[in-house]
Amino acid sequence: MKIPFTKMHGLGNSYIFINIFDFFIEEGLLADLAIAAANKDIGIGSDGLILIHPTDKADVGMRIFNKDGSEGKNCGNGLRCVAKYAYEHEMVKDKKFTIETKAGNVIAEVHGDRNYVSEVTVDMGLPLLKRSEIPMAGGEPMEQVVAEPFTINDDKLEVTTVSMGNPHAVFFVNDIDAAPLTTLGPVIEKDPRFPEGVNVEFIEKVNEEEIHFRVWERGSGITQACGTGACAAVVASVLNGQLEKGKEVTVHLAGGDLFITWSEDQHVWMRGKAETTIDGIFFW
Ligand SMILES: N[C@@H](CCC[C@H](N)C(=O)O)C(=O)O
Repeated sequence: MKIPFTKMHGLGNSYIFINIFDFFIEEGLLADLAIAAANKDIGIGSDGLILIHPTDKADVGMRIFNKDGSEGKNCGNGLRCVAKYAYEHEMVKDKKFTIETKAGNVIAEVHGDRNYVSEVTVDMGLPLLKRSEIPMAGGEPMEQVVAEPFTINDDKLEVTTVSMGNPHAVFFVNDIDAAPLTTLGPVIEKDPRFPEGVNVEFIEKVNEEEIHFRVWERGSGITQACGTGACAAVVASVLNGQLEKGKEVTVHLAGGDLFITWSEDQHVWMRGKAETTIDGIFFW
């Protein structure tokens, strides 16, 4: 198969984008295609695959597949890239438009012009905070999980959980460079307390307006950035009394900065860059 693709990234969190408005791929091939395209040795190399698809529920639709072929329901960096792609390719009329995800619709606004969109703001909607909505086993299904004792191997941690349409387990650390990303990330991702797996974030508060952030993504491992994870980290920080609601927070990720606000009306706003790196044909 010869598959036209565009490689894009949000702060180094890279995906292979396939515009299926005018290209057909069988549903049963998608997981294998994601694995193959993400492979840096015999494919293109990325953190996963994103389909930009037609929908009657929004202006454009997005589906995201992780590096291991599993499908996620949401992707913050992917949304900014899809918004940039859709506007630059004149798939939408206005600078503000809707994108459908498996977790619901969001509203994106591009900054720039048809030749070059430099930044995108996305209203990521409401965070889901009940244990059953994460989902996380144990405890009271209707209650929030905030600084709950969480023992893993011999480590005694405290977890705060947030769903941005996809599940996040957030842990505060004193030194981001010493965060146990490679050791505990993969173990927590597959811990049975998270029946659908979980994205694992370690964060260090810098001051009232900044946090450091590192992520182990469900289905993809370490990535340079995670948009939904940055949103979850700010929400978790507010829930723990570390940051104030309604204030924009700069989240320092390995690949650059995102600007996140959990506003008083409960919506989470994300602003940040999106870049295109390659247009090509994938021989598969
Ligand atoms: N990189 C993404 C999240 C991608 C999906 C995630 N790994 C999951 O399985 O939920 C982002 O920028 O939000």
